[in-house]
Amino acid sequence: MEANVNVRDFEAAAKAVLDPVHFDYFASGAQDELTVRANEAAFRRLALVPRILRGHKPPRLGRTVLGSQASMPIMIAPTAFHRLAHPDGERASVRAAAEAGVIMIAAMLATVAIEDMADEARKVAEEPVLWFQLYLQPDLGFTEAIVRRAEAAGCTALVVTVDSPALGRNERGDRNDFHDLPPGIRCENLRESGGSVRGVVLSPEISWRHLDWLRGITRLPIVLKGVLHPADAELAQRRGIDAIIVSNHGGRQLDGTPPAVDRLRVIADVVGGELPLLVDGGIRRGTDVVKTLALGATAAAIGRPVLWGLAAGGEDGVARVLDLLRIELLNALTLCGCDSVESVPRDLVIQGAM
Ligand SMILES: Cc1cc2nc3c(=O)[nH]c(=O)nc-3n(C[C@H](O)[C@H](O)[C@H](O)COP(=O)(O)O)c2cc1C
Ligand SMILES: CC(C)CC(=O)C(=O)O
Repeated sequence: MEANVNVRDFEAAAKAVLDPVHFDYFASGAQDELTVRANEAAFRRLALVPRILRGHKPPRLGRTVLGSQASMPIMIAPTAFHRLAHPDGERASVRAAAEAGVIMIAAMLATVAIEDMADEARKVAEEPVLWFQLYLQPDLGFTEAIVRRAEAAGCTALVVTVDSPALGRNERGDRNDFHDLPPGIRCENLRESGGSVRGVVLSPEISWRHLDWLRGITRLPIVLKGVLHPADAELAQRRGIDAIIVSNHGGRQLDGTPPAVDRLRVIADVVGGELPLLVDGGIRRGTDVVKTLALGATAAAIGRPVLWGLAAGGEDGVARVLDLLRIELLNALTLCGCDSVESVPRDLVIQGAM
């Protein structure tokens, strides 16, 4: 594990150990994967302009996100099927997150039940922070039951994925004929309905009305994941949504959507300061995180890097990925002349290709 000195090394290590079909599932995006590549490329078009001689102590990385205390402004984005990466699956990732004081968003399509994830997290931390990601199902009875499970397990926010009125067209998956989970692995949050991923409905009929309904049945903060248009961010704010995640689902839904970090800037101009903004997509470096903070994010989330760490080394692999990003973030903030994650100025970032 120590031989991997950055997130990219973990990608290579994951590729070396994973079944190529499963590696493809994690790595791939929709159609031509334009957006997958654009997410990362966008960070290369943002340059950091550090300040000098600021005479401060080492930067403080802690951040409060929706009332939850996090050790750093890096969160774990919800990703499905961790047991495809490692036999311990989400048990390993949630332990690494809890140990590191990192907020983890558990996927509805997890291969370990949310109750078991919460138990696992509490073995290593007193107050682990676990949020729950939801695909709103047209069957509201089913949706309510799963919300109750998340609440009972101690999740402190609901993350509703809103960029999925249909499943994106994944051609690597089609070529590999990867459409269901192997025997012995199932979606443990869906076990009442058989645990098959085919039971999940991604419906274009889901609308703001469903969000109003959700608001009415739970007191948990509601986060919308997958917002790219500033008008939707404004609607979310008016509807009493508690935070949004600016995201194009890691390029896995609509190919041709713009890089998430570019939309962060646009959305921050409209609702920044009023609605907490999170972002995910293409974050691979501590410097990437600093760029998102400068552009108005409260925190940034990582998807694939966690899966790479998990594949390469289970809990230790995820722990190392989080640790590397923490070290990089600390180093980047110090070099930028910032004394905390709260004090990253907007003018730290300029447009500039490299
Ligand atoms: C393998 C994989 C599975 C994912 N599963 C989900 C999911 O079940 N629900 C969801 O809202 N987002 C899901 N996502 C999207 C992530 O939450 C996140 O938006 C994306 O991975 C961020 O980009 P990054 O991988 O470049 O960090 C998934 C992403 C990947 C790579
Ligand atoms: C099975 C999918 C709906 C899970 C997902 O969101 C993804 O793979 O991006």
